[in-house]
Amino acid sequence: MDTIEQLKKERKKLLHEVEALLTMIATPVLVVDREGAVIHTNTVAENVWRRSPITLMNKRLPELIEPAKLLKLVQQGKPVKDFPVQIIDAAGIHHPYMCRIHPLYVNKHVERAVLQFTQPVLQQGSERDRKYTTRYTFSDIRGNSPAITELKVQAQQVAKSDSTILIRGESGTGKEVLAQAIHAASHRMKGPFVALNCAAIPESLLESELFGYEEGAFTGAKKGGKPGRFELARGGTLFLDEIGDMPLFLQAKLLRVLQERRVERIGGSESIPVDVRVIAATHKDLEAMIAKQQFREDLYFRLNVIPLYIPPLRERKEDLYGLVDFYMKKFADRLGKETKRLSSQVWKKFYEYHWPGNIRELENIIEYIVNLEIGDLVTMSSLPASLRENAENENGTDQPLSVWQNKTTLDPSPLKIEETEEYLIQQALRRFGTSTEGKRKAAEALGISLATLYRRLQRYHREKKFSK
Ligand SMILES: Nc1ncnc2c1ncn2[C@@H]1O[C@H](COP(=O)(O)OP(=O)(O)OP(=O)(O)O)[C@@H](O)[C@H]1O
Repeated sequence: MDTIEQLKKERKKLLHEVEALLTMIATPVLVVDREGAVIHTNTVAENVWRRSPITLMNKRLPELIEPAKLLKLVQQGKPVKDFPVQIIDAAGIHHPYMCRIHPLYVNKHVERAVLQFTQPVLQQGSERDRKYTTRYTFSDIRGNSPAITELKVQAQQVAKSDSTILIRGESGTGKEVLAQAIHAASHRMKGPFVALNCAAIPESLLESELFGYEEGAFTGAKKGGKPGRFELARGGTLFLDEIGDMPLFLQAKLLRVLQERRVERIGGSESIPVDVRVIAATHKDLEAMIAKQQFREDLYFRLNVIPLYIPPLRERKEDLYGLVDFYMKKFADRLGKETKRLSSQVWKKFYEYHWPGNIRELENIIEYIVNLEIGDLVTMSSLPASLRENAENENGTDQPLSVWQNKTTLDPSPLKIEETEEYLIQQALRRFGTSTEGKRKAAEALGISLATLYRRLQRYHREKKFSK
């Protein structure tokens, strides 16, 4: 009895060890019996097949992988290296992989096999993949404001699916950055991220850019034809920027491709299956365009399966401090210069300004400042004229800041860190309220603990700056 218990314990320990080892392997792994039934999997395999471990373990090889010959190879018990297969995920999408079979023998009989899958080398290093890679992940999306935090959580969730996404937001808010981050967090991360700006390409060329063409399709068509962006994005993500600028006749064609998941090159007769996730983006008011019959309503519904909205910078000024700090360090580093401090007046302008160009504008201004400023203090005179003029003409779309309002003269000394903190805390409390729950949310949005928020409030209270 004791020995049986002991054996059971040993077996359990061994199982845990096997599971731990499998999770540490960065490629999909399946352990199968000689009938091809799955016995163990690892997390990467679950992600690639997009199935839970239980579902995977209820399947046999022919349901999960093509060609069926793989099972024969397992049963023959020959070690195999680099056998090309297609992994079939839960949605029926095929992913090319190379399979390595490591047979396991008991008394000279094949009992089981460990199958390891790697991405085909050709695809990994192909020109297409090098050209169409992403630069951004979710960690590159700066900002702790509630709006951005919520957006990131939402986007991370939808990254896992293949549904079409429509990103809305003003120019420069980071629509492409978000689209790239979604791709990089999706199961398509190893596939290409192909972007097409519908506003930047002349109407006459847009169709062939999107769908490609066959040789001789029109005068000037390249020999051998050319694949369109849909084809180039196969196995990956197609980012259609400025979708609101797509002409109506192409909207109809795009709708068809999205419905049928197949494209036909211009001048071609073959219909090519395209396994592509589409993310579209626009700063335009598509609903108003639909009302004016400038945008097809059916395409709108097809695209707007998952709507994501990036608020403009002026609506999340809590993010300004972190963004300035980030870009200051980035450009100082890149240009081999020291980071600069902003005077209180400059901070005031930054918080009051309505940032029509959003983060792109802020990024450009900081680059300008780091380039031109000689001293380490940035004063009003160091700002680009456009910002100074704009700021002077502003009626102020935001509430005036009491911290600065209370001052009769603005002192050009650098804004003290306490003042900036105080401003951010005020803003956050204005937004969430001063109840305990409000304070908790404010602390979370500011990225500080509740205890720190209380300590700061006590300090401001002592200084009679907060009216409570
Ligand atoms: N949250 C963010 N954190 C850091 N940088 C950001 C963020 N959002 C945007 N950026 C930066 O702002 C710039 C503009 O971003 P992006 O091109 O994605 O904007 P967009 O909304 O697609 O603009 P457009 O509509 O004009 O194409 C980029 O240089 C990007 O690095």
